[in-house]
Amino acid sequence: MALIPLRVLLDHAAENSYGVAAFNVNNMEQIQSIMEAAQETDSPVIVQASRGARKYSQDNYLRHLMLAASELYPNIPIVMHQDHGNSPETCMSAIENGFTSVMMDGSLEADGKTPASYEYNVDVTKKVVEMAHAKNVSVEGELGCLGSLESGMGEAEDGHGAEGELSHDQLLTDPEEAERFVAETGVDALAVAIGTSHGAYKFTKAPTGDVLAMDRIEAIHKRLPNCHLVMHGSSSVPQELQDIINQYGGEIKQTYGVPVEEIQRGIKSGVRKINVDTDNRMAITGAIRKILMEKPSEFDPRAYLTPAREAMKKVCIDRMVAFGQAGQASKMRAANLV
Ligand SMILES: O=C(CO)COP(=O)(O)O
Ligand SMILES: O=C[C@H](O)COP(=O)(O)O
Ligand SMILES: [Zn+2]
Ligand SMILES: [Zn+2]
Repeated sequence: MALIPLRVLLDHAAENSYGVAAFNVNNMEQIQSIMEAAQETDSPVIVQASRGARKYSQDNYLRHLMLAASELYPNIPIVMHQDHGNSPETCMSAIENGFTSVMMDGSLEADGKTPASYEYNVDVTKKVVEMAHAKNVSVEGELGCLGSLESGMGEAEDGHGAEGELSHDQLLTDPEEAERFVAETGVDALAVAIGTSHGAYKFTKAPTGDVLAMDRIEAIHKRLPNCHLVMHGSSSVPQELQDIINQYGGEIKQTYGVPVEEIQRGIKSGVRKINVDTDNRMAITGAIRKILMEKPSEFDPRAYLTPAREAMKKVCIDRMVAFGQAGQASKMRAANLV
């Protein structure tokens, strides 16, 4: 099946009240994990690549890997999405490389670090919507900066994200502004800031409503009942994945992620796309550490990449079931959407 635009998938998700995980990829094994999980659970999927991922994997490899995925799994609707595009140029080059959806993250300036003005954000996002829609490609925008309501800091941890201290106003998307932003830009989906951040270190204890503002999602959904909302930084950072890494020589400090039940609450209030990268990274790392510690004489990459692929696949299946996308691929086909 040819890749489909994000909008088609999220419209179906809204009509049928489910959410869709958007998993980040950098290589063949990660794409294989997602596709096997999709096949086993009959799930439509969103595969996304950051700018760093595109640089690491190279656009030509990535394009052909996605083509292979669509050939191998003709029954699975697949969206190929640019994660955190920093400029219209980045989004355009993604479109030229076969992506069916792009994120123009105009909440930050093109350096990916400096919080941008509302006007700048509208300007670049609108530009991307115009050129993307002309090519049947969907657009995700972002309003508000990801970062911690616990520390008040932006999240430059993994090279993308606001640097330094941010005000509460910057860390929480304003519902009234969100309504204006969607009307002015015409985005297909909107990423909102509610206290989540990328990476493993999101919360120092199990999050409560003051640091993970799910009520903000509900307030935004009230104003924008027909807009597809996106949650970034939504790995759950399960204890067992922290433990396995540490058991086999890793050093992950105790940390807490976004509980799956909170995401399920969000899905009831318009959240349709849920970004998950860290959990898969941790699953892969734990599996590789285990093999290399247990079998120090091993040096065939397949010996550790096969269990790594399995470990990521398990995370993907868990999220696909929890978010409700499992079982929806055949329904999309039955509805002639793909
Ligand atoms: O938001 C993400 C990618 O855009 C990923 O978030 P995590 O780091 O929580 O997996
Ligand atoms: O934006 C965050 C995603 O987890 C991708 O991370 P990355 O930029 O290190 O590829
Ligand atoms: Zn962002
Ligand atoms: Zn993100």
